[in-house]
Amino acid sequence: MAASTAAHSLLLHLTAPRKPTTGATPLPPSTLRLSTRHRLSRLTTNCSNSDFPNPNGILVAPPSAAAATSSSSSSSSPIEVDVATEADLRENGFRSTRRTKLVCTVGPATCGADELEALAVGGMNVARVNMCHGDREWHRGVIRAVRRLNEEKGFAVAVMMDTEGSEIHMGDLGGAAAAKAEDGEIWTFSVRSFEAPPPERTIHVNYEGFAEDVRVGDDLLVDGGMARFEVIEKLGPDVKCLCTDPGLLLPRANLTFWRDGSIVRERNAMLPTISSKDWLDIDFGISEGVDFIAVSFVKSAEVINHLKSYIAARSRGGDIAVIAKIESIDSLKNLEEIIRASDGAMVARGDMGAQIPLEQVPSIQQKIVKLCRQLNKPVIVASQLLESMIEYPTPTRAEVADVSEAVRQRADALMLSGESAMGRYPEKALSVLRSVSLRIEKWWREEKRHEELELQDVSSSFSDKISEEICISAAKMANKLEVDAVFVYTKSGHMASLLSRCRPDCPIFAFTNSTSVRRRLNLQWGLIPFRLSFSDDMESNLNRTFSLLKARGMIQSGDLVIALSDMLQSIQVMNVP
Ligand SMILES: Nc1ncnc2c1ncn2[C@@H]1O[C@H](COP(=O)(O)OP(=O)(O)OP(=O)(O)O)[C@@H](O)[C@H]1O
Ligand SMILES: CC(=O)C(=O)O
Repeated sequence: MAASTAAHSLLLHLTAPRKPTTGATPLPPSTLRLSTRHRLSRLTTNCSNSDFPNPNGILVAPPSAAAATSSSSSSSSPIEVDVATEADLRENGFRSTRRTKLVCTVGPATCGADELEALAVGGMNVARVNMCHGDREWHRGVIRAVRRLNEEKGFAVAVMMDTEGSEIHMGDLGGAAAAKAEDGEIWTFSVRSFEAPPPERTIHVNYEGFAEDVRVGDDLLVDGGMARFEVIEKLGPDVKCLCTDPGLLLPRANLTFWRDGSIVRERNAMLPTISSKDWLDIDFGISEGVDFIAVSFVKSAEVINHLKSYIAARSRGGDIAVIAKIESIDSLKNLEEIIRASDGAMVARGDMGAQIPLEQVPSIQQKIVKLCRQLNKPVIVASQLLESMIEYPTPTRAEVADVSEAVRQRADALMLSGESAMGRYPEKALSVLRSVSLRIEKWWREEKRHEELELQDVSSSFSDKISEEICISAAKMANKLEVDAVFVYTKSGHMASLLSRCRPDCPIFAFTNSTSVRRRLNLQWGLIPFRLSFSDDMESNLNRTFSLLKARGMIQSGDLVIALSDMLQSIQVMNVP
């Protein structure tokens, strides 16, 4: 076997390091409660007062300078870290930075440059655009605005494009933001297209077979039960329905119909997962260079494999990650093969809750989060985390408990949907996710709740297996020695991802020389991704990164760190000189 070759040698340097002198910084409630606007001004003030020495004769840009730089100057900077992350490191001390990543859906409430910047400052790691809503020009504007923010202001926000998928949904409501259905009203659901706004109480349905498939007596659920109707009459393309549970109808809301207590999936179950419109959107996403494509209503691994080959053939290098949205009965049946085939998964609780009984959603969420971690795939918990904040400035206690549970399960990321897309308090909702994540993560560490999760082997090649074992050992060592951070030097991002999977107590500083790998790592638990041109000489990488981070006040002499590299497959424990 190849175990004896130089490429597979495992270096272990234990150099009698000193015990760490810095502990976790407590988080005063006032810090946790800072509004994003407040943080924005604090950040600017902090940055402009910072003094950044020049350790190597190279300009080390402070965040304020990064904020003012142009795209060309930022790409020539010797080290790039997200300015919001850097502010977080300074504010909380690096042991207490946030580990759970935050995804925000961008919609009419947040598509402006100022609003996007406020979200980035507030901790948005990934901006999601949902191709179900808006047109491509609108999405192009958002994607480019995020890129500009990264280039000009020093953020590393990744972009996720979410496909519409082929499931049944309502039309656009003729431009209205919402419509209210009251108890006892008769509404018409029609497969006819309407040029002008449809007649009053008439809703267009996107699925041609709808009028044929439903039967009188069926229940029609909007958005998994936000409103409910009973089918009372069929008139050609029109289906007359009686509202039995009043509620708000939002544009393009999902529709399911139920008969004798079960969801009806007749011909619509045969629709392709990726529709012809989705393929055009995917081409658009590739040409705009999005970082992730989330695929709606995945039924099998086949579609993921097909999409990955398609992307690889068209995106030169294929560095767009494919996220499988787990939201249908079929995706649950084929869960493991779908997750194995994907680069990550989303627990899409909105549509999932319309397809299976609601009481099953929490246990399924836990199962998916655990499986993703076993298989080393980042997982996002999505939908209705802070639904009440679409309208109100504070969350319900139950919502805070739900967010806490997802953080406690150690999901990689939490996602805002309507809260950030069209809610009244997007920044406040993001700050709630941020403060709850920080608090629960800290509680976890204080309680020393090292979980006993036995990680199964995930690697197929011997070389990957070595990386996997190094990461498992490094994480165990990090917890036992209570080190301040793990440094990982990774070209492809794979070793950083394997380390994130182990969920060590300390933060993980991940250095990569690729801008797109760095953005992708921004979705993964605990990783603080940096872009840095580095060499195969570990000693020189270590010295450079120590100097650069010390110069930025992110680490200090005496900090105890473990350093890993996927170039040499090495592991070292040392004090920062
Ligand atoms: N680009 C957009 N333009 C207009 N409204 C949007 C946009 N993106 C999101 N929204 C609004 O925010 C709500 C929540 O967003 P979200 O992306 O979760 O949509 P959704 O309709 O629930 O679809 P999905 O099931 O794919 O999540 C939407 O129902 C819509 O009202
Ligand atoms: C996010 C999404 O698509 C859902 O929860 O259904």
